[in-house]
Amino acid sequence: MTDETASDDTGPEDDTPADIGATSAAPQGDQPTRAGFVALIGEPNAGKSTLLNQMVGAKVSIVTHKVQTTRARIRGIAMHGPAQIVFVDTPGIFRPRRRLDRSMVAAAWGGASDADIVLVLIEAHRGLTDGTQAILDQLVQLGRGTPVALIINKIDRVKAEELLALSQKLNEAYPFAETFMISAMKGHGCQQLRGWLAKTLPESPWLYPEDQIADLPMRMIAAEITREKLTLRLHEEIPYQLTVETEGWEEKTDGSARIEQVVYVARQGHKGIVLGKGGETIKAVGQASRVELEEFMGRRVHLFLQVRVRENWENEAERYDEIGLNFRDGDEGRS
Ligand SMILES: Nc1nc2c(ncn2[C@@H]2O[C@H](COP(=O)(O)OP(=O)(O)OP(=O)(O)O)[C@@H](O)[C@H]2O)c(=O)[nH]1
Repeated sequence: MTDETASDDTGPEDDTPADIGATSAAPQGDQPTRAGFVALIGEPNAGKSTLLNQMVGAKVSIVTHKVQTTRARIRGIAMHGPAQIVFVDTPGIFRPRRRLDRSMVAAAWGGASDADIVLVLIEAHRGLTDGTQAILDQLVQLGRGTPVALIINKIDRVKAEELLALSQKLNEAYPFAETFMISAMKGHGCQQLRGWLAKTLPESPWLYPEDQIADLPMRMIAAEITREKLTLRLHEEIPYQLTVETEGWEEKTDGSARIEQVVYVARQGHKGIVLGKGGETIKAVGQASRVELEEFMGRRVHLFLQVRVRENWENEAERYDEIGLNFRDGDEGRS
């Protein structure tokens, strides 16, 4: 598949939020409903997206073993008895260098400062790193009395006896309201966390219909799924230097969807790498993405990918809108 494959079709784009596959529980008895936002913050690779998907029970945020996979704030919605918990997955917090990095880190802090509860994720086997310490220092400045809980993730990677000392050390570094030891991947400890969140959120009417699981438009989720497949397949720096946009979305009369996406790369040389020999890389990416899209949407998908070189895409405001970031947040001196 080459860059000539996409047509100029500009069919109606699907802006409806993802609303399939949710499991929900109606309010019981005369308990008041509760609802609110729970921000997941932490260093890149801490497992924020994995936890979000585990809590929602569906894959709404992409996960890879590479750092800085999540770019924008992604909301996933979980019901627990009378509580509606809206998780906000944020980009990992690290020292930003590029405009895109600065916008990502600003989105993460924006997510934390708007939240009713903040969860700080750390990796059990890495302990209290400089990066986590910097996050805790900044949280102190955030103040506001928002409950902040510590989530020690990836407990499957360490011995149980190491956890107590780690928990103590972290609680000395910051006055956490609560500490949870979990494995987001395996689900250990997640039920207790869900229960605590449900009772700690403020009394409030639900913020979304009870069967909705994410509030990203389908066309953005579709672009993220393709970006995940590219990230998994490409090596080194290239995944950080590309972006994916859904340009065309057409509902076919047979119930299938025709989706056209553009992969923007920063260099001519990257285009060849993304296409692969005889187009085999982009073809494999397209196939993997289509299979996942079909599973997510529960219907047939025809996916067309095109690769475009846009040297300066990281400095184009329009590209930021498409991935849900604020371009101005990337201005020098703003993060
Ligand atoms: N062993 C183990 N691995 C985990 C666990 N949770 C997440 N991971 C892995 O850690 C890696 C990073 O997970 P993500 O959920 O993408 O991390 P993130 O914090 O969203 O990363 P960024 O998008 O870079 O901010 C992936 O390879 C996950 O499979 C866990 O509980 N145990």
